[in-house]
Amino acid sequence: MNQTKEQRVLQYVLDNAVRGDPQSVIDSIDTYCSQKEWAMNVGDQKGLILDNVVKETDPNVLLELGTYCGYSAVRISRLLKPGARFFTVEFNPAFAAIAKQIIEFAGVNDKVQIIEGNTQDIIPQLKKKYELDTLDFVFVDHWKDKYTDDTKLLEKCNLLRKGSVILADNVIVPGAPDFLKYVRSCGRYDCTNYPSVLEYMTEKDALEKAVFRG
Ligand SMILES: O=C(NC/C=C/[C@H]1O[C@@H](n2cnc3c(NCCO)ncnc32)[C@H](O)[C@@H]1O)c1cc(-c2ccc(F)cc2)cc(O)c1O
Ligand SMILES: [Mg+2]
Repeated sequence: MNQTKEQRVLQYVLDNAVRGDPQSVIDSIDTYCSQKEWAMNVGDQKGLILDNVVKETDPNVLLELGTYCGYSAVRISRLLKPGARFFTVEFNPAFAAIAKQIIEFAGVNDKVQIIEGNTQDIIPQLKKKYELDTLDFVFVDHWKDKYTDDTKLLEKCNLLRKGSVILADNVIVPGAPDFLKYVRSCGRYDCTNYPSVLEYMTEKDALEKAVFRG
């Protein structure tokens, strides 16, 4: 049975990274995806911006929309303090299975919980089923045309409080124009754009930070 690209990424991590060392897992994925096969991980340049925003936010409760292989889940959870709770949502079972193995290999599985399902079903369950109040940090990196719907759903479910940080990948490539328009013009967010480059390439991309005003 032919392997998928995501299975090859996992295999490369298992063969080249150091078990329990999140940085070596991140470096292995970046090496594989820059030298062998491109994949849609946030990558090492935008990853440094992600690191800095997580550090400045110092979050206790986090959510990620779109786990994929778990690269950003490992990247984020390696920075979290003991007791922090990080939920990442993925509806493709094959990707969720890969991410689970990468997260476990990195040794961060005690910090992050993969929730298999559609963000539109999971977000309304977070308060009751996952016993959380509000979110300190949300990383948005799933289908680009769903960023706005899910941001509005987070608001509707009272999961945002004054100061909650939403950080969105790919606001230039592939682009999330309606999301940018919404957060920049609805009056409920303070927005900051972080120019960078598309993962493993040279074309321009950017992250957008939208801080909820409450
Ligand atoms: O398309 C990109 N990302 C999508 C990620 C999707 C992941 O998230 C999962 N997912 C999606 N919607 C939902 C959902 N709910 C939403 C539906 O209700 N609920 C749960 N999980 C969901 C998928 O199963 C995947 O695991 C991208 C492209 C380029 C790119 C740039 C340049 C190019 F030339 C080509 C590609 C660069 C990037 O950094 C990118 O992130
Ligand atoms: Mg992305």
